[in-house]
Amino acid sequence: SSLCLSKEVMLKSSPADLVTETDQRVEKILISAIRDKYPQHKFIGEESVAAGERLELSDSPTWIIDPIDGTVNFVHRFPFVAISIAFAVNKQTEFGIVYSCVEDKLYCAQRGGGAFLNGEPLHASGQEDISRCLVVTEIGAERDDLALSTMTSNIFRLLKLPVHGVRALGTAAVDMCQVATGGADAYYHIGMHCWDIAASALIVQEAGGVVMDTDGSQFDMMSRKVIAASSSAVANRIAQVVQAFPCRLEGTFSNI
Ligand SMILES: O=P([O-])([O-])O[C@@H]1[C@@H](O)[C@H](O)[C@@H](O)[C@H](O)[C@@H]1O
Ligand SMILES: [Mg+2]
Ligand SMILES: [Mg+2]
Repeated sequence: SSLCLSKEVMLKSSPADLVTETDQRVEKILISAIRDKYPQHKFIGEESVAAGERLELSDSPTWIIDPIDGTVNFVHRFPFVAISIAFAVNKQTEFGIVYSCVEDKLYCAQRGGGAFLNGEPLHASGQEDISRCLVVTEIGAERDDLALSTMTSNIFRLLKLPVHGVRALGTAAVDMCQVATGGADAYYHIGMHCWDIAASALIVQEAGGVVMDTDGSQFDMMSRKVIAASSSAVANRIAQVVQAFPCRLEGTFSNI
């Protein structure tokens, strides 16, 4: 459910977790168009889940959709907003698309087929030295003390390594795509959802990057914790430094 701030902007899980009629309308258009063509497929849409639909990643062909990634940016006209669409079968993403609307940049990847930006091949930087890395993360929508102190101390510890810098665009999907372009060397996030990063995780992997959980285990799009990096060395170094805070786990799994 969401609290109405105005006709256009409503609140979800916190005073910083916004949704607009545009988020909801874009998601309905996307799901309706895809469902017309593939009626047997399943959908995980950010705003459908917010409206009460079960969040269930099964083995069925599933479209994972964030209709506007960066809604706070959208509301403030901060020019980084994206649509993220991933397609998964047997819980494995087969292709992903992130369209950064204001920049008119289309990031895409198909498993085993490489990653592209507006048709040009993408390659991660391959950087292995953490002290030469530009790191991207997100502030997130959490506003409880534990989440905020953990998130800010993670940034503090990284800056003290040191790394060259820390950036946050306000859209997880576009943040993570910067690792695929080589414009950033790592991205990490605690608290994001599967729809934020399912597409961009594949884009990073197909660009030669590494994606894993912040605890160093295998990447799981439902775990709400992720590191995407230029190399295993950088990913593992970040896993040593960042700490997670408790996040309500995503929905349920089933092998339907
Ligand atoms: O809600 P939304 O704009 O689709 O997605 C947003 C993410 O892209 C961002 O990384 C995160 O910091 C925000 O809290 C929010 O989750
Ligand atoms: Mg999002
Ligand atoms: Mg969204």
